[in-house]
Amino acid sequence: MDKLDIFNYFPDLTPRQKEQFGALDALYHEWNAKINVISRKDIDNLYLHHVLHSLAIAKVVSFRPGTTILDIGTGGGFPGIPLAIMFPECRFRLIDSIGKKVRVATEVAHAIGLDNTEAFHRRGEEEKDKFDFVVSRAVMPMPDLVKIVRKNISKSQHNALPNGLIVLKGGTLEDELRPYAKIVERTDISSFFSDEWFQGKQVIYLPITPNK
Ligand SMILES: C[S@@+](CC[C@H](N)C(=O)[O-])C[C@H]1O[C@@H](n2cnc3c(N)ncnc32)[C@H](O)[C@@H]1O
Repeated sequence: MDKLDIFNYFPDLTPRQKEQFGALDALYHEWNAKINVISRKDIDNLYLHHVLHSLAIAKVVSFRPGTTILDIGTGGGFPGIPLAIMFPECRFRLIDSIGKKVRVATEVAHAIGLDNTEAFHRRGEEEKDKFDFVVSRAVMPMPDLVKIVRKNISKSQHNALPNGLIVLKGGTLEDELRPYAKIVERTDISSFFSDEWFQGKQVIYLPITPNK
């Protein structure tokens, strides 16, 4: 797959967004050769396994302008960077506990002129600010994530979807989602992206009641 499939799945992209998505290939190849954020075997699947996978969140929620989003454990910028391109009027903070990975996210965001994105070397446990949503991919089991992010969910609501956590996950999730069985919403990514790689992968949304 190449970037053109992304343009087909999201037909309303502006020329600037297309240019930004298009630039990711060379930038991630360049930075991944210096600092490994994507397995070397997988870097040629950048658009399918990393960019489009991140954008599954954009098929589940269309963040209103002004929405603030924290990406915990962003690594080299997933899902934060593709989402920041997709929602230029929202503000994104990308954090990771490994500084050199944050450097890749920072450099890529800078190179494509993403002015709605900041990236910090920081553990989720240390993040003090509040956001409308927290997003994450491949970082930790849901109960651990919920414990860490409850302090970061803002009370004020800007979207039809109540503030909360939106996570990309695959595999058997019954055990880790059992505590939230009554409120969790699970969407099969294969219901909107046809590639076989998305079979069994889901977008998990959990509304979170903020700390008092
Ligand atoms: C498997 S990588 C996934 C990176 C990225 N989300 C992606 O999907 O490509 C997991 C990342 O989570 C980060 N991480 C793990 N625990 C963390 C924590 N408590 N706070 C911030 N980052 C954390 C790790 O440093 C690592 O970069």
